[in-house]
Parts: sequence; C-alpha cells; structure tokens
Amino acid sequence: MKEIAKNIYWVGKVDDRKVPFHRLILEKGTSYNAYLIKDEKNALIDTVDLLFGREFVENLAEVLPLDTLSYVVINHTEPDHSGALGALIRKAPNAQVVCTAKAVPELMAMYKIEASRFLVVTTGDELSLGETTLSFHETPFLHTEETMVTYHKETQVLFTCDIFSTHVADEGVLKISELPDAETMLEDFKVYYKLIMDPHRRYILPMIDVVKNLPLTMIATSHGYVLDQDLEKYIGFYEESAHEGKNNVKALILFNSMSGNTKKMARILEGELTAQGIQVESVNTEKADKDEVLRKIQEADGVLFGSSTRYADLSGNLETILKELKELEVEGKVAAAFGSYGWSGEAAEVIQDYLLAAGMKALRSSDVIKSTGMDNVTFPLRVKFNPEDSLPMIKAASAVFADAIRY
Ligand SMILES: Cc1cc2nc3c(=O)[nH]c(=O)nc-3n(C[C@H](O)[C@H](O)[C@H](O)COP(=O)(O)O)c2cc1C
Repeated sequence: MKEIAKNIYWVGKVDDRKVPFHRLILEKGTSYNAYLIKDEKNALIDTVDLLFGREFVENLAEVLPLDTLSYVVINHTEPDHSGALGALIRKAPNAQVVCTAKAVPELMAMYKIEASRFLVVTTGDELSLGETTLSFHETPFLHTEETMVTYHKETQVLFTCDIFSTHVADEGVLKISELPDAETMLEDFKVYYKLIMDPHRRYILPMIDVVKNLPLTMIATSHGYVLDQDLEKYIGFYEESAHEGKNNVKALILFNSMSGNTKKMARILEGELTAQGIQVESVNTEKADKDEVLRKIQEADGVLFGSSTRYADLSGNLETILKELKELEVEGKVAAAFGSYGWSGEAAEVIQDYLLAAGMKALRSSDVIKSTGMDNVTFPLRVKFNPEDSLPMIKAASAVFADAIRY
C-alpha cells in the first residue's frame, strides 16, 4: 500500500506477464491501479483484473476491515478494473457500488450483484466521504459507453481509469516524478493512446473540457504510471491528437426511393454529416446523368449508396452505377450501403457486395465492433420503413462514417 496523496493509497496489482489484451500481447505487461481513500467513509476507486480478484480482496482486508468500506467506485466496467468486485462486494457488506446508470446492468450481469447495492451517479454529482468529497463526470466511450472519471476535490486528484494510462509493469515506480527520466515513458503513453483511445477520438475533446475545468495536482490512472508532473503535456497530447484529421472532406450520397423512405434516410444522413462539418451532396440517381454521377464518385472522399428493397432487389437504377465502380479508381475509398426496407431488406446487402467487389472500404458492423467495441452501429445501414423510427441508428452510423472519411 503506497500513499500517493494525503490519505489516498495505491492498492493495485502489477502484472508483469506478457498480457493478452484487445487482440494484442502487452509485451511490457501492465498494472491494474486501484486506490483506497481513507476518510470517515472509506472509498475504493476501481479494483483489479478478475485473475487477481481473490488476492486483491485478501490484501485489502489486511489494511482495512472490509466492513468499514462504504463505497466502491467503478469508473469503467471492463473486468481488468472491475474484476474483484464480485468477491469484494460479498465480503464488504456495507459497501455500495458507485457507477453510472449504464454500468449497472453490466455489473449486475457479470458479478450477480443485487440492484440495492448500487448508487448511480451522473456528471456533476458529489459524494461526501466526511472530510473530503468526490465528484463524478461521465466520459462516454473512453473507452466504453458507461465510463466516468472521479475527482477528489481536496487533493485535486483525478481518477481516470483507462484515460491517460500506459501499459507497463513497473514494480519499483508508480509516479512519473520517480522515474529517472519521465520522457522514457512517453512512447508507451502514445502507443496506448493510439491503440485504446484513438478509435474513440470524437469523445476526447468533451473529456478534455471536463479535465481542463478541474484544478489538478495528479492524474491517477488505472494502468501504468500515475501522472504527477507536466500534466498539461499529457492532456495536450490527447487534445492535439483528437484535433488531427482531414479538413474540407466531401461526402456524396446516392439514392433511389419508391415512396420516399430511403430519400428521407438520405436527408437525415446529409443533415448529420453536415452538422459534423462535412461538405455533402445528395443525388437521386433516377434524375441524374450517369457520367456526371461517376465523376462525383471519383471526387468524393466517401460515398453512401442507398436503395430501398423491391421484390428482393434494388428498387431503382442505382445498379447501373454500381456496375461501373470496378472501372473507376475507387479502391480504398470509404463507402457505405443504406436503404429502407419492409421485411427482408436485400437491397443494401446487394449494394455492399458491389462496394466490396470494387475494393472500396465499405463499412461493416463487424469492423466497427472490432475497432471500437461499439455494438450500436450497423453497416450496411438498413431501417424498416420510416427512418424517423430509427433515428439513433442513423445518427450513430453517420458519426462513424464521418470519422472514417476524416481520419
Ligand atoms: C412493390 C414492392 C415490393 C417490395 N418488396 C420488398 C421486399 O422484397 N423486401 C422488403 O424487405 N421490402 C419490400 N418492400 C417494402 C419497401 O422496401 C419499403 O416499403 C421501403 O420502406 C420503401 O422505401 P422507399 O420509399 O425508399 O422506396 C416492397 C415494397 C413494394 C412497394
């Protein structure tokens, strides 16, 4: 147990194995940093990986009678941080699990915890521990949807879980100020950002706004080093990285529609992409010159192809355009298929086949899940009948499409 600030103790686990994680092997290992805050009410911030859950609970019991633990704050539900919760909560009968609303069903399902044990918090909520106070700020998708950060007001320590972390197992050093040369960890810090945070970069700037509004002495991460000096440098790296990307990108939306539903989808997509600062042109191919459309495809940074389904096929003339794609230089160009349908929705799937056959970078649900872990994004984007009934789905897809052409 190491004190990192007044009455705040590191109680984590250093894991110096070559750790399998997110389809990678962490060659330098990692650590699972959990923190105990001692006050009139004792609070634990995060736990450790499931593998070390029992050991963690035994170690904690040696430094704190577990019936005096009032709160277990879970900033992020992934089991490398929440893994000891199941074992802990049964041995700490007076502890409440503090987390966001989105985290509750996940933790209930993973650790069989009763609903009555949870204290749900949202951005701006405060929790008094006696002498000192915690506040909470949701930071969705950094790196999963239910994530939040926790701030200890009196010491000005921010507990960020995955955010600002580094995958390194260093038994001897916890704070970067203790390193002979803090620059040596910068490359690992950047690699971590690239692997874990960059796929969610649209969520970074709102998080930076939160962080910049809090006076900070220390960022207590949940992997690798605690940042206790040059905080602007590390925060600045995230901010600059999130700003990178192509400006002035152009999207083209091509569509066919019998009764207006796919046309409405095209309009919604256009509105969403425009709101993201992307230049958008929509074209109903029934009314357009084919060569002109092919020229526009070449010029666009990304193209959305939409058709409704009519008797298990495309409803209009879009296929005459799709057949030409192979002759164009579109390899690697971002594309997506969309369309309204009634019951089977073949059209968008047929479009997808053409996009892939032409070598376009056609967005697919499976790729989105593998790169971001987001399961609310669907490609090809198919909606039943009126797209107004599927707005969240269309909005989520627009955001992923915008990022795909910009970065
Ligand atoms: C003649 C006709 C055939 C259709 N065939 C199919 C079909 O095979 N599979 C399906 O999922 N929907 C089918 N639908 C439903 C349409 O795809 C659905 O109404 C869709 O919302 C129409 O979109 P649109 O207004 O953009 O053309 C059919 C509709 C019509 C009018």
